[in-house]
Amino acid sequence: MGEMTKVASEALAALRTVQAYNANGQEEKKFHERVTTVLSLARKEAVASAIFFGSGTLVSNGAISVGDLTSLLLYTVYVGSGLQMLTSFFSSIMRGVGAGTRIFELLDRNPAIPPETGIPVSSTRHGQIKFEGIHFEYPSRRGVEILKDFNLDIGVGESVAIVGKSGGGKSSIHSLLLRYYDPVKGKITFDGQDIREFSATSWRNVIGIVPQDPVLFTGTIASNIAFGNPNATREQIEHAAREANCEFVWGMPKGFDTEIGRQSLSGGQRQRLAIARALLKKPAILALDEATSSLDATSERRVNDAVDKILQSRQTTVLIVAHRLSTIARAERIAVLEEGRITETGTYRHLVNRPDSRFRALMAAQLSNLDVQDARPDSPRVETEDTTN
Ligand SMILES: Nc1ncnc2c1ncn2[C@@H]1O[C@H](COP(=O)(O)OP(=O)(O)OP(=O)(O)O)[C@@H](O)[C@H]1O
Repeated sequence: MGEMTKVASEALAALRTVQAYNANGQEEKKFHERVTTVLSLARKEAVASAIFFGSGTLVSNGAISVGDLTSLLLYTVYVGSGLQMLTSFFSSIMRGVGAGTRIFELLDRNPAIPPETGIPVSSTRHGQIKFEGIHFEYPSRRGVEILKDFNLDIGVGESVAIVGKSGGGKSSIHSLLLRYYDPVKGKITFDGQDIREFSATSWRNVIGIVPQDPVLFTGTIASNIAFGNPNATREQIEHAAREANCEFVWGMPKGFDTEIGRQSLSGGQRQRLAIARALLKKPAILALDEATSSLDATSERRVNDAVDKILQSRQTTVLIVAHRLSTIARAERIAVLEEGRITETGTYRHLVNRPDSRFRALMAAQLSNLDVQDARPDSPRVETEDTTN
């Protein structure tokens, strides 16, 4: 029961990751296996109790004797405890029915964005991404506009870092790109086509995500990297891990077969594992949400180097939600998000050297520790900067 609940709660808690990797089938299979185990155990228990309590009838024939009387008394106790079990069994059923009702309600809900409706898009297709006049508010918070006339173009293989105040709507841009939500007004196009025309499942296959706080599932490191990609070979998994600077895996006693839980790696290691997971998909687009919590300097450098490799290859279009100057400086272009729209774009050098830039105002805390003239993407002093928000 514990195992079964664990699988269910992990999959539900990490629903976005499961959706992004189109791994619903994989999780259903895991859950089904656990349910089958519980069912077969319960059946064994029922058969064992039936034999135990039912065998008494075989010896209860003949005249009444002291022995029979003892038996009768014993049976009375058995029947009594049997009835008692029945009542607890009944209350278990009622508890199950109550919990089941809520689960069935959840299962009966129709997704606002049907996963399979629309035309399939090839996961190898490349193209420009365009956010055009996007207005967005969350369905649960109508009337609060998060994005107001948001426009942004990202070229094939380009890397853009979105910077802005905490709560300004940066992660919401990723949510829209992944079609967890649709904009209220405006559209997002990929290669000239509105992404709403694509089936959400095939569209999400085009995108690799590295969320702010990556989710791990109980299982081996290899199975975590291969999440949503169950047919990946060990060689492909190791290649992705190498690309993502996951060298720590080789240092573990059981390497890729090491069993891990949800929180058993450090923040930086989790991020790199999530990068490996995303890279294994060989996505045309990478949506990277940088962790707000600070990593230790070494870990941060390893994460940044992994990101760098992806940016340098220019094979992947990268949209980074960035907080750290060290990451921001690596992107080809920076877009400043304020009041729900882009107020400024440019290269790091361009924005940092303009004394009145919005970027400078926004990053003042981090920039004050830096000699602006020395602010090169590869400057070691940039590497160890902290977060602003
Ligand atoms: N699922 C949701 N439902 C309702 N409101 C939400 C939801 N997710 C985020 N918000 C709200 O939308 C606003 C923008 O959030 P978002 O996470 O996009 O900001 P952010 O710029 O990425 O912040 P941070 O830098 O702290 O990660 C916030 O006010 C937040 O409270």
